[in-house]
Amino acid sequence: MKAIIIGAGMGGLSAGIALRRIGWEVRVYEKVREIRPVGAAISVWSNGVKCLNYLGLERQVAALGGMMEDMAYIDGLSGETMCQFSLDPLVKQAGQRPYPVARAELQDMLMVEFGREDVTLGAKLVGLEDDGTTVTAHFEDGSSDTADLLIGADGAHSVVRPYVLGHESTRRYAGYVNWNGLVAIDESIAPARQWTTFVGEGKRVSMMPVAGGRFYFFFDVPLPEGLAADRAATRETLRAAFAGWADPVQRLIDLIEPERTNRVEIFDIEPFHTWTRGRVALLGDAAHNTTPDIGQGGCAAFEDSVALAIALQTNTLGIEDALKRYEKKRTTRAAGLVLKARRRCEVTHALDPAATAAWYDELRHEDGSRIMHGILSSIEGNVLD
Ligand SMILES: Cc1cc2nc3c(=O)[nH]c(=O)nc-3n(C[C@H](O)[C@H](O)[C@H](O)COP(=O)(O)OP(=O)(O)OC[C@H]3O[C@@H](n4cnc5c(N)ncnc54)[C@H](O)[C@@H]3O)c2cc1C
Ligand SMILES: NC(=O)C1=CN([C@@H]2O[C@H](COP(=O)(O)OP(=O)(O)OC[C@H]3O[C@@H](n4cnc5c(N)ncnc54)[C@H](O)[C@@H]3O)[C@@H](O)[C@H]2O)C=CC1
Ligand SMILES: O=c1[nH]c(=O)c2[nH]c(=O)[nH]c2[nH]1
Repeated sequence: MKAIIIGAGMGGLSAGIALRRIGWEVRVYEKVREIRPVGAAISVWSNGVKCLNYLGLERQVAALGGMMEDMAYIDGLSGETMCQFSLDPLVKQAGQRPYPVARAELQDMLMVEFGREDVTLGAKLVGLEDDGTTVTAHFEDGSSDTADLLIGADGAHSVVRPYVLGHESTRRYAGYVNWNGLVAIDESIAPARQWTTFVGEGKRVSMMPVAGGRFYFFFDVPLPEGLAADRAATRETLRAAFAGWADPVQRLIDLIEPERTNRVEIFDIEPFHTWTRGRVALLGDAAHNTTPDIGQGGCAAFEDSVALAIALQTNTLGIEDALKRYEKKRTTRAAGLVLKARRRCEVTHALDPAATAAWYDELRHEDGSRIMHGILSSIEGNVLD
């Protein structure tokens, strides 16, 4: 059996690895000529790590992962600690440590495991047809390829999605801008083994450790969509947004490298439950585009890959049938994560200022159990529980 996968992001490559492991021939097509991940790092929560372990990457992901032992919220303006606690109970309950990892390193790990020689770069999908027995992908340069199955892992702006759904989807602006990057750990800003988040005014400054003595940092600021952005002025923009905030936040702004700091407007897509059509299936952000507010978008892509391989391996009534079973297994779970992230986004970013003030108050009375329960409620229900 042969599969064509469109997109060499974390969804497409993990799906490629998963299908290879069940004996499929796989070819990945990627539109860009050089892969440069958007964003500096991601947190791979326990459910995502379990999927990578299942794909044979246990040692590799552990080597890339930061040691995130504790978690703390700090009042961004006063610098006062609102809550601080060990994440050990979460690790014990989940059965696996979570790993914040640098994106370029995660991408490279997946590419090496899948095999660069089986990825065609500079191949943009422009059309496809399914004749009921095979599916053919057509690329912008006039080339084509035919297989038993095609997976659209082509991200938030998927071209496979309208084929599967029968209509275009609208991306919904979530109301905030996220700046992110990597800096060397500086313990005068935050402890090396802690996920530290400064909150106030509906804004957020957060740092998580990744391997190599670095923090993944992100700044969230509620802003209108479509503002002009000047990368060279990133530091000044952040200084203005966080004027009056505590010293560690100012020191972090001093440390960032504007040329290597990403600025991302955050969107999601209303969940939908049709992920397959005939021999074509969606996977990753093409199927469920979420805000990053619970750190689950990439983890859900890994879950999709494992679920898809299990469906294809264990069902013998044909590909269409196996894809429908994959769809049934995944859409409700993924929709729950998208909507949970949206709810957290609204509270974190002060869409309703009273709800955000109540959350800040809750954080001041938190012993960690409620937050860990909240994080675990996203981890649990995954394909490998
Ligand atoms: C600020 C931010 C922070 C995040 N933090 C986290 C986190 O902490 N934890 C987490 O789990 N997730 C996180 N996410 C989500 C995560 O980044 C995504 O869910 C993940 O990258 C999706 O992977 P994907 O492979 O589905 O899509 P993508 O990574 O977008 O890959 C799609 C690929 O398809 C290619 N492509 C597109 N169209 C075509 C075409 N026509 N032909 C050929 N190729 C094509 C693209 O070039 C791209 O390489 C975050 C997202 C953002 C924006
Ligand atoms: N959980 C659900 O499926 C639904 C919840 N609600 C309502 O939403 C409210 C909150 O729901 P809960 O699930 O109990 O709490 P929650 O999970 O949304 O939040 C509890 C605490 O955990 C923190 N938290 C949650 N996920 C996190 C993450 N990934 N990273 C960092 N911190 C995280 C939050 O900041 C908060 O302090 C409740 O009033 C509930 O009734 C409504 C519909 C469904
Ligand atoms: O940009 C992010 N925002 C979050 O709220 C979050 N949570 C998480 O685990 N990772 C990330 N990344």
